Amino acid sequence: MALAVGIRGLTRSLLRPWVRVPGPARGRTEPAAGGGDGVRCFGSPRVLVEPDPAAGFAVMKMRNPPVNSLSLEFLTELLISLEKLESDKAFHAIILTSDCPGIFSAGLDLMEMCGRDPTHYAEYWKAVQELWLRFYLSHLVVISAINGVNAAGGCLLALSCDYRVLADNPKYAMGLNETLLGIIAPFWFKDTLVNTVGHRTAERALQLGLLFPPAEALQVGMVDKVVPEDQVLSAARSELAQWLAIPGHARQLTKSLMRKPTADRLLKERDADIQNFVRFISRDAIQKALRVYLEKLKQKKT
Ligand SMILES: CC/C=C\CC/C=C/CC(=O)SCCNC(=O)CCNC(=O)[C@H](O)C(C)(C)COP(=O)(O)OP(=O)(O)OC[C@H]1O[C@@H](n2cnc3c(N)ncnc32)[C@H](O)[C@@H]1OP(=O)(O)O
Repeated sequence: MALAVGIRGLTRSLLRPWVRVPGPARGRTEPAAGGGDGVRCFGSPRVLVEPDPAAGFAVMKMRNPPVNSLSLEFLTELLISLEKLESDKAFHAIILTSDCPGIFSAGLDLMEMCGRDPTHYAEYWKAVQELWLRFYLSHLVVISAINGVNAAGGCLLALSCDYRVLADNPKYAMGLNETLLGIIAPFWFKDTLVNTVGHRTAERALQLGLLFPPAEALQVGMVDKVVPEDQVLSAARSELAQWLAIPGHARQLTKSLMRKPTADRLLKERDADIQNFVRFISRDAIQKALRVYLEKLKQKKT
């Protein structure tokens, strides 16, 4: 099985960085995230970046409709956007949000984990690992403005940020609900949750596959602030001011001090974790459970 799948190679083959943004933003100048004028949005088909270099941050909008499921292409585009912002000294922070109404992210794309071959599973899992590592350890301040329901891998992405603002809508539950699908959150999903909400809350949440509505998410510390839906972005921006006022090197080193041991656990066992995932997801019983879950999602419409 080819485990040495390079995300950078994948990146190069998938898309040219900074393709023109399709859809409403294409080719026109939009007001920048922080209100500055004349700054051009950039991005890729599934990720729209609204930069405000004068204010030192960019808003990264996920737009992989209908539910921002984290397909291989989408993961790759998120990584490219992050890399681009990280390598530009004008940017110190990102606000991560969704462009899909009512949905932050439905988590990992079930179609990537169903009915595919082991090489694909390995490639996909490596990209999932990469996304977590890069967001979790980013030297930028990353704040998520969670404006919709946020399950499993999507929740992991938000938990990897430095601060979370959630829109106050009872439908916008978030959590690591893997057990409801008959699958298991890997140790680094678990560690990220434990680091955020503590061991006891994580233990209960993971076993029961709990999705927390806003008031409960706030109460257990899964999010830092709950605000009216129309204020999610402005609240994230206001919060950012406090983070950007701290000397950058001191904040970055402190972030690394807090997070590196957790990331190192995966870095040390990365290939074994991929092999474990491939073995697990390839099992007939797991494939069947995923198909049943997908079928249920489709049936709820009829
Ligand atoms: C050893 C380690 C082993 C394994 C670890 C694997 C870890 C996995 C972590 C994950 O992230 S697994 C994914 C978990 N996600 C979910 O459980 C969320 C599932 N989705 C939903 O609950 C709902 O779709 C929603 C609440 C997010 C949105 O509801 P609604 O607005 O009513 O949309 P629909 O349900 O009608 O969905 C529209 C469309 O999208 C498809 N879809 C939904 N979620 C996914 C997904 N995660 N991956 C792929 N596709 C998804 C859904 O089937 C619909 O498709 P149609 O073809 O019927 O339009």
